[in-house]
Amino acid sequence: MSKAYYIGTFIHSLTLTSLEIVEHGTICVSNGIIQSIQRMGKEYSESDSTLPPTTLLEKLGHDDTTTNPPPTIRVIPKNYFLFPGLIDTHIHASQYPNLGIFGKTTLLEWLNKYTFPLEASLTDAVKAKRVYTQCVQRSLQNGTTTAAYYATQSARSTNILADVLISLGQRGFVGRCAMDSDLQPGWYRDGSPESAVADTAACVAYCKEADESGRVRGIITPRFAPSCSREAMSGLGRLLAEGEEDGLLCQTHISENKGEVALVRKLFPECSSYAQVYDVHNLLTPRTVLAHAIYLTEKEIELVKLRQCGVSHCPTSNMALGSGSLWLRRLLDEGVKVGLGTDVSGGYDVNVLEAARMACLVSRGVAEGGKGEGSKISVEEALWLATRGGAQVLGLEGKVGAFEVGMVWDAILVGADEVPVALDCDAAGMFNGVSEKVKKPKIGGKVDFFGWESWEEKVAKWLYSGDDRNVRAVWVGGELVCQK
Ligand SMILES: Nc1nc2[nH]cnc2c(=O)[nH]1
Ligand SMILES: [Zn+2]
Repeated sequence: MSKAYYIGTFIHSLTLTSLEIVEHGTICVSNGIIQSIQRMGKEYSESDSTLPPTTLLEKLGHDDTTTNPPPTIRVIPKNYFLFPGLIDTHIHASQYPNLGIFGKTTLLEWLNKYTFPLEASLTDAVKAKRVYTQCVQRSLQNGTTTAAYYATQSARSTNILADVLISLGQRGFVGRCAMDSDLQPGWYRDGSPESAVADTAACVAYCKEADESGRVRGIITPRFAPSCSREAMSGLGRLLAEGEEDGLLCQTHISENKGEVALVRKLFPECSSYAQVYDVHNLLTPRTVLAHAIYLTEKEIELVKLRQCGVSHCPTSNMALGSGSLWLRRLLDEGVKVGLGTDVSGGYDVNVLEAARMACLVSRGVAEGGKGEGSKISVEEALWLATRGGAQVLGLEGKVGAFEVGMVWDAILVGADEVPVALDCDAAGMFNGVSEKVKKPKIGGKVDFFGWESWEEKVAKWLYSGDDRNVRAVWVGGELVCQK
């Protein structure tokens, strides 16, 4: 039995529009599960962290000195805070080497020119392992504790991604891209609808066997309607129904780009909408994650709501590929579950925080474009989407995304260093012979705290200019998986 105490400031979302900020808290984690939360700890000083663990615990009012082995204690320094791990509801690990490489292309050209060739090349197992390892490490370093991944069409390459996730300790869903349509290039497609379904089932089974803990799970992944035959989608719909008891999820893309929507209309004339194409194949369920959803009609939103699907909002990608601007407020007002996705490499950044700030910025464009002031997304809302919202979309509500007793310890330590008080210097701007110009911050990052900010202001500064350098530690299921 392992026990850990985290003593200091913690922050998480209470509701869509509010954060709870606890300055002097203590969270006790036992075997990876939050056992107790104390919100009014006695104040401590940083020097207390040098006290023997049992003495410190007693000083803070805990008499828990009997555990064997003794509990670990982590005192959170000034200007640092604990935050729930970020949740990426949509990312293509196989596209990671193409970050930033998209030119001026839009979706359909981008897929054929940059994306399919790279993904197809990952049948090379050595290359696949290198790409996936780098992607998952970067994702963890940026504070993502749970991610829903697309791998490639190859089952072998998909299983390598599962192995990488298991070995690096990130919680995640691993999807093999099912894509048997004649529209796919001959060198990158499933051989038949039957093999598309069988290979998907094999990948889901692989994860179940490789990771009994359920931290890494397979996910049914019809790439998008233009990539799939009707037979393949029906077969995947059957797999999804069979996996209901296991909580098996499904992910796909929908209504990302106007050309794509027109193509779907042409390919599936029997359906009245893009959403209906998935619905007739039983792919719209409460366990389905729909990425983008920019051009859904009122009727389609009704259907998505009725089926209780989640939406992955991917604003970084939507801007990079010129796909368009989602009217996020409408989905939130309708009560649709929404989380954030980086959509690497349509999106150019593996950091969910970039998607969160993009969600804020895009919402301002949407507001100015005619949808009104109320469409703007706040810092609190963006952080809710990055944590609790993502958890809802991935069926992990009540398990991750916040700090509550009984939830799993998926957390990050966020911090920035305070700008030092200016010291006297000579007329040439020299202090102790060292020019101010060459002085470097202690650890780095571009978030500067001056010491007068409120916690709300510190959080806003982190959201808008934080990056991986501000993520100083990452835990998944109570296990420390990244430390800087
Ligand atoms: N953004 C994005 N959209 C898609 N639609 C089908 N495949 C993809 C993909 O890989 N990325
Ligand atoms: Zn995508």
